Amino acid sequence: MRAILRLLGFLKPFWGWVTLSVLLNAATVFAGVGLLGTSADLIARAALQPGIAPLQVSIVGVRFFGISRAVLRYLERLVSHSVNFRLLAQLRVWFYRRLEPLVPARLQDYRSGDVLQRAIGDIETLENFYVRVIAPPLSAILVTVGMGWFVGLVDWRLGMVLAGGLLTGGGGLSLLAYWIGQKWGGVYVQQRALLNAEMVGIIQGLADIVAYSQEGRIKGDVEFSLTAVSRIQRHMVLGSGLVNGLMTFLSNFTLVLVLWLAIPLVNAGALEGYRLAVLAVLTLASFEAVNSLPQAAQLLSGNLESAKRLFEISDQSPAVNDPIDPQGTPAVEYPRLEVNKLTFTYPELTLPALRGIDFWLSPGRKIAVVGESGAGKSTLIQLLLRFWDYDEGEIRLNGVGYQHLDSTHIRGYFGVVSATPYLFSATVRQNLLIARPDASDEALYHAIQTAGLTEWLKALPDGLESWVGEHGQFLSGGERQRLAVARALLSQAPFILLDEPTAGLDSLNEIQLIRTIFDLFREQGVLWITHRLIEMDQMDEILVLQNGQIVERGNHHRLLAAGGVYSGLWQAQQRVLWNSGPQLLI
Ligand SMILES: Nc1ncnc2c1ncn2[C@@H]1O[C@H](COP(=O)(O)OP(=O)(O)OP(=O)(O)O)[C@@H](O)[C@H]1O
Repeated sequence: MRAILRLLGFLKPFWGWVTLSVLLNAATVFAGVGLLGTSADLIARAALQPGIAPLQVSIVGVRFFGISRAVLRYLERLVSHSVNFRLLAQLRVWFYRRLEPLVPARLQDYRSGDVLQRAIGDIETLENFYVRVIAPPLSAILVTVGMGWFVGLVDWRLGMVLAGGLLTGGGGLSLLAYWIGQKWGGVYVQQRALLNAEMVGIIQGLADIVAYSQEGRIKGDVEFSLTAVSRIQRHMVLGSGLVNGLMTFLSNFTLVLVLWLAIPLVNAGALEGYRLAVLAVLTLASFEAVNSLPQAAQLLSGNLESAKRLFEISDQSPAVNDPIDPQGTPAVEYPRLEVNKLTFTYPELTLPALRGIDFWLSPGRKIAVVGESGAGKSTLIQLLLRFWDYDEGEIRLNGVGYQHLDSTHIRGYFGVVSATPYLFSATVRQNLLIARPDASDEALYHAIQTAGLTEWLKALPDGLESWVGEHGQFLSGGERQRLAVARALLSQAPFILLDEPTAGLDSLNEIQLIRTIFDLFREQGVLWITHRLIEMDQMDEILVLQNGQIVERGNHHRLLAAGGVYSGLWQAQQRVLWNSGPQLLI
């Protein structure tokens, strides 16, 4: 019930249009009833050959209702669909707005195919709710009351029978259909979402599936899920078939009852004989108002399940709440990032991922963060980008604590190059513009040139308009990283966060890229997360992380001389490089 009320809340700006659509729908049914009624009247009376004059009213009626029904139906569809599409657009924007602050912290437990299904499929499912569940029942009430009253003018019992038939069809059968739908509608939405998530995962991992010859097993899994979906669909179709059959039976049964009550009236001379045909046709035509209600009721559980799935995500509170009245950072010549005693524990974990971290960064300063896997290096970047809120300590930008700043404002201070930069399935230009949407062509070419991609761009068929493929698959690993560097350059951010930007590159490419990066970002403050200890003598400070804590810090030479953890890591790496080929030693 809460879900229904919340869904109705989205209709608020459209109530006027919804009312118009209800009235138009009822008027269309009335026009249909009028058309069939006057036609029956015309045919039945014409059979008695009364001459043309007495038939004039019916002839005009047929023309009037025939034309008005078509016009009204057109207007009704126009209004209801326009409300519906505007509503769905509003829902999509609302859902996207709710989704955005939840990335990445709150969405990490969801499969991407599932989120996709919610954003697209579940919202589309709600189309049924607004088109079929809201307006038609209200029109049906108007038609039931109107036709009950009109037929009741002949004899009140006839009115009661017709209204009773319409009520049983629209109300009783809808309840039955809802009961059937309740059993299968929600399960159907869930199963369809599972199938979707599975399919997205399979498509993303298709190359590995083929490489490991797992096509047969995957096909079996998909067939299994598809069978589950079609089994549910079969149950739903059987249910709607049953309800449709009952509706036809009910309309005919109502007709029999009407005739059973009306025939004695004809015999008694209280009703002219030809009016029997009119009554019969009016009865059947009135059912148009309720025919579609059970189907809508059957789909209602699915609609509610879809709504619940949307609300489940939209109701989550973001991992970071921006202040209601955010401050700005003071404009200074040299921006400064300060991290003091920073401590953070991931939800549901007991041990902190970071403990008591201290450092500062300003333009021109370079810091490397090294340490074994799981030490907390990437977590530090996530906190700097305000993806999570920290538990203790403070991060300050130009002296203002993160808790006083808006996340978007904070992120404007950082350019990021990660180990696996995400390239959109779009053109080179679109992939670059994400860092600065208003960048001129000149700025784009400059960024490409400084990132060392000029020759690569020249070789592309359409230059900046060339498509980079899904996840940038038309680019080599090095080209992808350089494109990410070009993005960071375009962002013009004062601080650059490098999260293993050379992962996956061979040693020579790695060292080349790192040198390019340091050269390009010599005026920015750089925080570099790395496993590989290369170019360490260029660093102003090296932080050695272990179990979320800084266990050593200093420059390369001091740390080597200290003979501690860093020195151990360095010696181990030198041995590996020596064994791989002395020319790789740095
Ligand atoms: N989103 C998350 N939710 C829960 N725990 C996480 C999450 N991300 C990381 N962790 C945990 O936090 C700790 C630090 O992880 P982090 O990714 O920061 O390490 P790292 O030093 O960057 O490792 P690597 O070098 O392998 O990337 C690990 O124990 C990890 O399992």
